[in-house]
Amino acid sequence: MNASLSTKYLEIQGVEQTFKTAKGLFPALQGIHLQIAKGEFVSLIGHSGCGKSTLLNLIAGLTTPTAGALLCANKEIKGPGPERAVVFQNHSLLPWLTCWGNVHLAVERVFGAKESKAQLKARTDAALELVGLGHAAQKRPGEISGGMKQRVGIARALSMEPQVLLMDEPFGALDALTRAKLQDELLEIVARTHSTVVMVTHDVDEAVLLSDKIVMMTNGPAATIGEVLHVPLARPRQRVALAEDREYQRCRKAVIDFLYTRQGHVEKAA
Ligand SMILES: Nc1ncnc2c1ncn2[C@@H]1O[C@H](COP(=O)(O)OP(=O)(O)OP(=O)(O)O)[C@@H](O)[C@H]1O
Repeated sequence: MNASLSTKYLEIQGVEQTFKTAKGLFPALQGIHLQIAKGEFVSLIGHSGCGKSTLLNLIAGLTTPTAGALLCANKEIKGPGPERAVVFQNHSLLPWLTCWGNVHLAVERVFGAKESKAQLKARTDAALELVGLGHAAQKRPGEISGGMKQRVGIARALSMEPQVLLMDEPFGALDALTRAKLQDELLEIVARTHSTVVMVTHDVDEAVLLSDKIVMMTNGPAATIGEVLHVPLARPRQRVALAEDREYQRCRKAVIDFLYTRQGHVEKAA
C-alpha cells in the first residue's frame, strides 16, 4: 500500500473561492489547506455562512476553486465522480420513484455498463437493507418520514460504493431522537464500509461523536480553517458512555470555546 496515499487521500492545497455577486466580488474562502487520510471521518464546523457548504461542493467537484487545487488519490478533482457521493440535507429524492427506484437509478448509473440486471438489483436491495429500509423499498418519498427519506439518501450514496462520502448537514432537518438514531447507524455503517467521510454540521455533539478530526472554520468573509481538533476517542463509540467521558468533554469544550469565545462575533452578511 502507498503510505503517502493513505495519509493524504484527499488534499486541499491553498484553495480560495470568490463569488461574483451583484455588489462585486465576494471572497468566501481563502488559504484552505487540509489533508484527509483514507478512512478518516472529518467534520466541518463553523458559524452560518462561513463557507462549509462551499468547501464541500469544491470537494464534490460541483464547483471549481478560484485558486488552489483539490486532489483525490493524487488526481486533481475536476468535476463530480462516482468515487465521491454526496448526501444533501434535503435528501433530493425523485418523488415519482419508489425508495428502491431512487437507489437503483444511482446503481445503474455507476455499474449499469458492466453488471447484469440481477447484480444491479442485488446491489439496490443490499443498500436499502444496510440502512434498515428493506421493508419500505416499494414506498414513494411522499409516503415515508423525514428520517426514512434521509436514510434513502444515505443508501443511494453508499450504493455507489464511493471512496468518499460527502454529507451536507445530513441530519439537520430531523428531530433529536431520529437524529441520534441515524448518527448511531452512520457510525456502524462507516465502521463496516471504511468510507472516508467529510460532513458539514452545526452540531458540536454530533461532530465529537462521529469524527476523527473536527475542522473549525473562522467567520467569513474570506473564511479559513481556524483550527483542527483531533478526537482521540476509541471506536466503537457509545453515546451514553461518552456523555461521562473526560476526553469527550474536553473535545466538546474545545469546539464550543472556538465557536463561541474565539469566533463569537458573527459578521452580518452585506
Ligand atoms: N453561488 C454563490 N454566489 C455568491 N455568494 C455565495 C454563493 N454561494 C455561497 N455564497 C456566499 O458564500 C458564503 C459561504 O456560504 P456557504 O453556503 O458555503 O456557508 P455555510 O457555512 O455552509 O452556511 P450555513 O451553515 O448557513 O449553511 C456566504 O456568505 C454565502 O452567501
